[in-house]
Amino acid sequence: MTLCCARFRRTHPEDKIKNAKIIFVVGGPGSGKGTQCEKVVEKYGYTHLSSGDLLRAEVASGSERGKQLQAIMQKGELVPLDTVLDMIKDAMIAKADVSKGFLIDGYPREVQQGEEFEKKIGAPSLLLYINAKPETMVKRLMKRGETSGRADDNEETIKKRLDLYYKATEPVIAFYESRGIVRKIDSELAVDDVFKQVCQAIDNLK
Ligand SMILES: Nc1ccn([C@@H]2O[C@H](COP(=O)(O)OP(=O)(O)OP(=O)(O)O)[C@@H](O)[C@H]2O)c(=O)n1
Ligand SMILES: Nc1nc2c(ncn2[C@@H]2O[C@H](COP(=O)(O)OP(=O)(O)O)[C@@H](O)[C@H]2O)c(=O)[nH]1
Ligand SMILES: [Mg+2]
Repeated sequence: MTLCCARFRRTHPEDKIKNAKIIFVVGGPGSGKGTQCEKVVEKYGYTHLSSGDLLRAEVASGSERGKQLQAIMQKGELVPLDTVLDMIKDAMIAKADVSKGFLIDGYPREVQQGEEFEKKIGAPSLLLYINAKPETMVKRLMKRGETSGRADDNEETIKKRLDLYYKATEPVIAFYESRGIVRKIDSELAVDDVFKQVCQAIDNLK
């Protein structure tokens, strides 16, 4: 009896993020997701979780898992769904007490990732679709590659990342469009003009 009651009373770490406000930030490589997320953090106090950054942190730790991830990322392929999702979930739980909401940057990369996220964590209230032309994205990434030190900011991997984006990630946008939560952001403009559109989308949430 006591055992049973104790079990009932136990709270799960997941409970902390059950009602969290979630914004998915989706767009091609180099479209400006990270740049816009930083500005949202500053203005709105949201927590920015870049799935790519979480993966790169694991690589930098030198762990066995990191080594496997590095090989996948260098080829511009997708890391297994469960790995990324667990990382995002843990990071959300760690910030749950202080966060006003979460910007999930670079995830979902494919429709199934979105479905799993919703099963394990919750539903997004907005999807920011950061849209730039492929030529623009390539140009920005080549420029970023001069200083980023990222193993995947090179011509060959950039091409693979773009291909995969159009094939696997764009269907994510169509999937959420049918729910009416997609706001398309023109990311061809100057950073501050892109941000104005982002602010409009977020302000309309409340
Ligand atoms: N949900 C995710 C996020 C990232 N990756 C892996 O990590 C790499 C880098 O991801 P990310 O940093 O999001 O790169 P980009 O999409 O290029 O965007 P950004 O320029 O914002 O870093 C991807 O190519 C992929 O191998 C992944 O598999 N699954
Ligand atoms: N001109 C212009 N450059 C941008 C804009 N947003 C990002 N960039 C540049 O494009 C590169 C990629 O941006 P980043 O935020 O890392 O994109 P992400 O790959 O989508 O996260 C960076 O070097 C930025 O300086 C923008 O709105 N306008
Ligand atoms: Mg980024």
